[in-house]
Amino acid sequence: MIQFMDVSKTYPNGTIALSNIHLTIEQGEFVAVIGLSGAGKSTLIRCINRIHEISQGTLLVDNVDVSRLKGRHIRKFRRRIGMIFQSFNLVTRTTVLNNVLVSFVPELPMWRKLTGVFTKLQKVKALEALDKVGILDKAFIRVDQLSGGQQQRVALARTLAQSPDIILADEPIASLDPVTARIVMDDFKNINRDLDISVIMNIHHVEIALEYADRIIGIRKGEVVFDGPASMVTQSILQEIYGGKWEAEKASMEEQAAYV
Ligand SMILES: Nc1ncnc2c1ncn2[C@@H]1O[C@H](COP(=O)(O)OP(=O)(O)OP(=O)(O)O)[C@@H](O)[C@H]1O
Repeated sequence: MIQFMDVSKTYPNGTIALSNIHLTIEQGEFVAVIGLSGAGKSTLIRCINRIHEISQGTLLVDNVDVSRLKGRHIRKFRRRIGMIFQSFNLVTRTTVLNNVLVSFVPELPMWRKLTGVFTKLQKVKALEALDKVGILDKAFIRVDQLSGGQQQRVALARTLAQSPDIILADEPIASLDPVTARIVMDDFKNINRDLDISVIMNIHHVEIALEYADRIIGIRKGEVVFDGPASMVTQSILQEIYGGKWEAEKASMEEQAAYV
């Protein structure tokens, strides 16, 4: 369970990115965070695994106060939280399998780190993770020979191999075409449902957010202006989240969808 208790975040330059956030996210939820560019979506997600430090309030993950973690405790804590980025963050000049095996590096003793020797069990786990996202057949192919969608699935497999409780996804489909975006979203949905892994995703595509997520959190200027089931999101709620800019956002999304 993730709990934001009166959490605020002000960046050193004085920008207030989050103001007095109160949220509880139960284990196994699929949450989409939506809002205009600059609303605070990335900041919200990145405070959970402490890429960003909160400035005020308390943030608990399974009753652990995230701000108090130090040293090896923070590294251990981060192992339970997978992170997926828009840009995949893969080593493209090596194989898919090697990229997934990287997730085990923090667990290896020093001699194995230096020699790059992974155990049989780790290799099996990596291959299972690739199977889960439907690209087992690509295991021995170099990453730079894969499409963007396939690369994002490698990133997802790498995260899965670390057996996380939570996956944070920061714009995971932003650089994918609409058809590929749906394939990747299907993977997120399957992982969430079958493995009971919480998914908290920051996403610009409202239509896809409403289709896949169970819960929508709408952020505007650092504040939560909507929090409820995707089925309750109406046009007027979207107006509230996006302000007067909703019509323009909608038009740009429709334009993107027309490329399919
Ligand atoms: N490292 C930083 N230093 C200073 N200000 C920042 C920093 N990162 C983000 N901000 C500011 O904090 C606010 C929230 O940014 P954030 O990236 O969380 O928004 P976002 O909703 O994720 O936007 P986008 O959809 O464009 O990624 C913005 O005003 C942004 O300019």
